[in-house]
Amino acid sequence: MSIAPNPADQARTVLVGVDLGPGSSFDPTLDELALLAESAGDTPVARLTARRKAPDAALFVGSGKADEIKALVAATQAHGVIFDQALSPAQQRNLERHLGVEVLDRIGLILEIFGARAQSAEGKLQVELARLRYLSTRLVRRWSHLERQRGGVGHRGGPGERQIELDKRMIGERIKQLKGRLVKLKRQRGTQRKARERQGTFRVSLVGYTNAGKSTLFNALVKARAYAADQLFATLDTTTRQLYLEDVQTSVSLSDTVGFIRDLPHSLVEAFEATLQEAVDADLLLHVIDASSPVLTEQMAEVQRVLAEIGADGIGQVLVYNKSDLLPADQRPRAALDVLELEGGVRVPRVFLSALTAEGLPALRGLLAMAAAGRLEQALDGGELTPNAVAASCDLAAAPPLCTPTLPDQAPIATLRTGTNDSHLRS
Ligand SMILES: Nc1nc2c(ncn2[C@@H]2O[C@H](COP(=O)(O)OP(=O)(O)OP(=O)(O)O)[C@@H](O)[C@H]2O)c(=O)[nH]1
Ligand SMILES: [Mg+2]
Repeated sequence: MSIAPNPADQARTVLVGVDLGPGSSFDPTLDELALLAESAGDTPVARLTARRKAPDAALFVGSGKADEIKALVAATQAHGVIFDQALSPAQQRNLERHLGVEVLDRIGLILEIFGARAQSAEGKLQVELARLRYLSTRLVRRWSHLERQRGGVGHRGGPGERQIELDKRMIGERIKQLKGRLVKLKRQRGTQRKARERQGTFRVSLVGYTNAGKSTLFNALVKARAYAADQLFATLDTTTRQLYLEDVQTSVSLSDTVGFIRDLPHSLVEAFEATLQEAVDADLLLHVIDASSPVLTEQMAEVQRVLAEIGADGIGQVLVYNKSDLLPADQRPRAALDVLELEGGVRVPRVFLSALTAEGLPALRGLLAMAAAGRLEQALDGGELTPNAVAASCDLAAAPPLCTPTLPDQAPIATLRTGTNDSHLRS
């Protein structure tokens, strides 16, 4: 699936990031913003970073910088400018006036991607709720941003768009309506989940930063064909399949779900409550990490933050270092499995694999079999999975910044055994 199937429709965009000093998140490379823009069907044509102590009330950047952006827009014949930081509605309007092209911020961009990707009825409702929440906190904005249909004349919006002013009360009413419908869907989902619970199925959820490879791993494990692509937020809806584990002759349910990203506003996370419920109700989380990412520590921290926000931080995790095939030979772990020992004696199993080449998958299946049989905790405590003393200052349960996992030099190969104890991993 592609949001902008016709390359001619693709908008040329200038990316702007502003370093607001310590405490604010700033990506000097703007790589993630570029990926987001590409995922929305845009073509980033230039990147520009600036530094300020505080955002300018009117233009976010200084007027000199704004002129610089304007010149860049003209030189690159860009159709729009995307800011990595959140803009106030006034800043956005002023910038649009000053630059003469459409201006979007990171959250607006994420909402566009969500809007284009949502497939299920529930997904669509959640996206609309997220958009309305975003709007209501930003006072009243143009209704066109909600109603916008892609594929019209020009890139975003165009003659087809309706210019209807909505006041906060109307947005509030629509939010109430959407919430009601979501509650109904949630109840249905809850009934399905309860049925699974009654069957005693062990529930495993894939969680992780967007683009970490969750869907690819899901497909590799259950031989499904969930949509996987080099795009951010390729997956928006939850898919659940049964995964049969020969070792223990039992099936576990495996769910693939939406990925996380830094600076996701609370309202957005909340809007996706129904989708994320699958993770909250899981017996075990497979935290999929892009081992090849230069910012994997920050990404892991972000995932832990969102998990805490949705109340899933008490669930046992397996850290799955995916895309191991992309690591240079000298950085590749020598074994597919080891144990990370955290402060306070908590042990977390780690699996190094490649969902693409299937390398390391048997180790993960072995771990899952162990977990489904209720023997994982015991194995961790009993030292059956040989711990590798790394990152002593790492506290998985704490708020970020947390783990600085170093890839082990000599990860011991653990012997995986399976048992029949049925105590669950959840503490
Ligand atoms: N080299 C390599 N690429 C991988 C691996 N696993 C996934 N990828 C690629 O990474 C990209 C993202 O994969 P997805 O499976 O869509 O990632 P995701 O975590 O489901 O992403 P979202 O649904 O967008 O959150 C795709 O281009 C995959 O082909 C791997 O083990 N090795
Ligand atoms: Mg996915």
